[in-house]
Amino acid sequence: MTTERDPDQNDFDFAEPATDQSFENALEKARDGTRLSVDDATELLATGTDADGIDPVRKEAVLELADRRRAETVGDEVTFVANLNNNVTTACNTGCLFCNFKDSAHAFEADSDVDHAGFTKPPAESGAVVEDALEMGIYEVCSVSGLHPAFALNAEHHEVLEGYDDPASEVNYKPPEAYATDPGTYLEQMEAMSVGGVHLHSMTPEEAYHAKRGTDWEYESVYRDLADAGLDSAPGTAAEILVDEVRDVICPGKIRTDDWVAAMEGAMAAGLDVTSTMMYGHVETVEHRAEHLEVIRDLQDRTGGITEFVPLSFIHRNTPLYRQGVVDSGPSRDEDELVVAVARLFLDNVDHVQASWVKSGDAHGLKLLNCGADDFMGTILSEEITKRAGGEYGEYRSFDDYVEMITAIGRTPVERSTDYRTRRRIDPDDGPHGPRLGPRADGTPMLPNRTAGGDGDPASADD
Ligand SMILES: C[S@@+](CC[C@H](N)C(=O)[O-])C[C@H]1O[C@@H](n2cnc3c(N)ncnc32)[C@H](O)[C@@H]1O
Ligand SMILES: Nc1c(NC[C@H](O)[C@H](O)[C@H](O)CO)[nH]c(=O)[nH]c1=O
Ligand SMILES: N[C@@H](Cc1ccc(O)cc1)C(=O)O
Ligand code: SF4
Repeated sequence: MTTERDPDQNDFDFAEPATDQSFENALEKARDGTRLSVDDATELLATGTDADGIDPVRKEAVLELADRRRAETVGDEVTFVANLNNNVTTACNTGCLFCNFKDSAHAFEADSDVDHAGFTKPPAESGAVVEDALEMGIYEVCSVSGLHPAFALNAEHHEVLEGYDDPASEVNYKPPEAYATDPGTYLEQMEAMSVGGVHLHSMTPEEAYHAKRGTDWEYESVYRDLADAGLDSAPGTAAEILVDEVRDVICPGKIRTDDWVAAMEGAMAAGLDVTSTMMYGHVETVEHRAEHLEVIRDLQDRTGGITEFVPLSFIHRNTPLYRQGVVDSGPSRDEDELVVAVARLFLDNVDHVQASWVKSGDAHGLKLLNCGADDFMGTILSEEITKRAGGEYGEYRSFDDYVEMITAIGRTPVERSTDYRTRRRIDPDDGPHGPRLGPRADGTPMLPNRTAGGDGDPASADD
């Protein structure tokens, strides 16, 4: 990873971060537990906008306060979930410049001879993937996908979309017959994946938009239909940076900030929990990060339905943003640490902040647990988004890996449900360890002979 990037600088027409606040005052407010303003968060994220680069002494002061706040709010437990990622399709024409997960949907057409490394799983195949994982003891499936042009919510939605004069250009729609593999409808995918008592975590705001495109349906009613088909909670990705001038650069084809908020409110109005994310470390300034955090905090003030905040460190290597020379790197480790810490201090209404071994690796992921984070993601079994972007930390962590890592930093390993309401403290001495909260989980280790894919020995430091 790199440390040369200066978050105080930018090459775009964005205003240079500057505030009426001082770093010291912002730190004092964080120490008192006074609610922080966007200016305060900007100062803390930049370790002062008065000087270039990150000041190591000031950074340590912010991390220490955040770690203390974490201990006071959620204690010493480090949670994780026994889950599986099932991406349904990589076909997507949205064209986000930070993403190398997607493949152009044209390549998936029945008469195309374009080679591609992507996939589409019909509902039966998605269901089979979940069934297999249930046998291993998992209890959550996290499913996020490309916006396949043949996807529609249900048969009625197909009819509406077919009714347009030029569906491909007007509503990003082509009928399933045009493709080599039919992805089915969103409702069919939900029904297929919601089996055996698993918790289905799916349908990001961008996917919900796709599931209602070309109609005047409300997000709430779409999420209600999805929930009736088996959806339990929604991932708050597609957030990226919730400031439109940044979205105009990195994802001009995506919904705007207002629409993202409307989708999340719709999901919560339909009775679903949601998570929240921020993908940072590309073109945005520290001020944009602070503004993003305010969007999340305001939303949580109104709803209370956000279970966790998931900082997503931008993985740059294979992405258009890097290949086209728009950015030189992703965020530095210092920036990762400050984002976690300031999220903990600023989001006084969101209980849980996640550290990601997928994005940061084991060693730095553990460090982030000492900067304000209290959740360490999940077993996930397979991972495509970060891997395709050039991530190098593998796709799976076992319960034994988790127990070893979390006890190594003196914290308590806890298996949790997706909504954090059910928790099981794990006795480190009572190994080997496996999930017990799943409908078919009896404590048997999930994949006893497998080490973390691509990361070598999971117990060894990776940097
Ligand atoms: C790949 S999309 C899939 C779901 C859906 N297409 C959407 O955009 O919501 C899920 C999320 O992955 C994250 N992501 C994509 N590429 C990434 C990268 N190179 N580094 C870090 N996160 C990335 C983004 O936050 C994005 O919203
Ligand atoms: N699945 C990925 C996650 N996070 C999943 C978490 O386990 C999440 O907390 C859960 O799904 C809901 O509680 N994070 C990543 O960076 N990459 C993933 O693939
Ligand atoms: N972890 C996010 C979802 C997510 C999925 C895939 C990713 O690459 C990143 C994040 C959530 O639980 O809401
Ligand atoms: S982030 Fe999502 S919407 Fe954007 S290109 Fe990737 S898969 Fe498509």
